[in-house]
Amino acid sequence: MANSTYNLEIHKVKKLPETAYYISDFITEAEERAILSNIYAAPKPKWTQLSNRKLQNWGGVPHSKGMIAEVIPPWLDQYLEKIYALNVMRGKRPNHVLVNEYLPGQGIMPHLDGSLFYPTITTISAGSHIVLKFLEPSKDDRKTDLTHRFSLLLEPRSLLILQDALFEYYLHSIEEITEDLIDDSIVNLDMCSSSFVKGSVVTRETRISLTIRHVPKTTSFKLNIGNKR
Ligand SMILES: O=C(O)CCC(=O)C(=O)O
Ligand SMILES: [Fe+2]
Repeated sequence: MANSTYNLEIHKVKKLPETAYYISDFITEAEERAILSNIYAAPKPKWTQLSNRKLQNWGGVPHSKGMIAEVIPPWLDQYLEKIYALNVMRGKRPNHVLVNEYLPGQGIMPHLDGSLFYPTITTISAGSHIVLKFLEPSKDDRKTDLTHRFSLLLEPRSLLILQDALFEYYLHSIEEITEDLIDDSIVNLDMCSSSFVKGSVVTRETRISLTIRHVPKTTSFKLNIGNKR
C-alpha cells in the first residue's frame, strides 16, 4: 500500500462550499485490480439488483433500527483502516461499505445519504471515471425543483470525502449517460490527471464505487447470543 500520511488541507476542493476533499491515486493500479477481482469473486446472492445498477453490502445492511455488524474481510478492511487514519469521522472507524456497480449508461438519482450514517461519505472509485453532479433544492418548500450547481470528476483510484453542506444540503447524482463532457461545471479538474482535458468527451467504462461510511447504530449478533444464560 502506498504511503498513507496525507495532509488533507492540500486535497480540499477549494471551489466548492464546505466540505469536500479529493485525493487522486488514493489506491494503486494493483490495488484497484485486486478490489475488482474480489468484488466479482463474491457469490451471486451477495449482489442486490436494482433497476439501474447493482450493489453489495459489506459490514452488514444498514437499517433504521440498527445494523447487525458483520466482519469485513481483510482485502477490503485495509481501506477502511486507511480512511480511519485520515480522521474524517471524529475518531469513529468506518464500519460499512456499499459497493455500487455502474455499467456505462447507468447512474444514481439525486439523493441525500441520510441519517443512518455518520455525516461523512468517503468514496473510492475503481474501473472508470464518473462525473458526480451536485444539485441544490429549491429554497421554496412548496417546490421540488433541483438546480445543478457544480460537479466533481471522480477518477478511477481516487478518494472523495464529503461533509457538512455537501452531505446534508446539496443532493448528489450520476446521470444515466455513456459519456461525460469535461466542462466548466467540474470544479476539481485542476486536481485531476492531465488526460482529462476541458472540452473533451470521455467514454465511461464499468465503474465500481466503494462508499465507505460509519453506521453509528450497530449491534453484534454474536454478543447478543453470548449474553443469554
Ligand atoms: O457511486 C457513487 O460514487 C455514489 C454512490 C452514492 O451516492 C450512494 O451510494 O449513496
Ligand atoms: Fe449517495
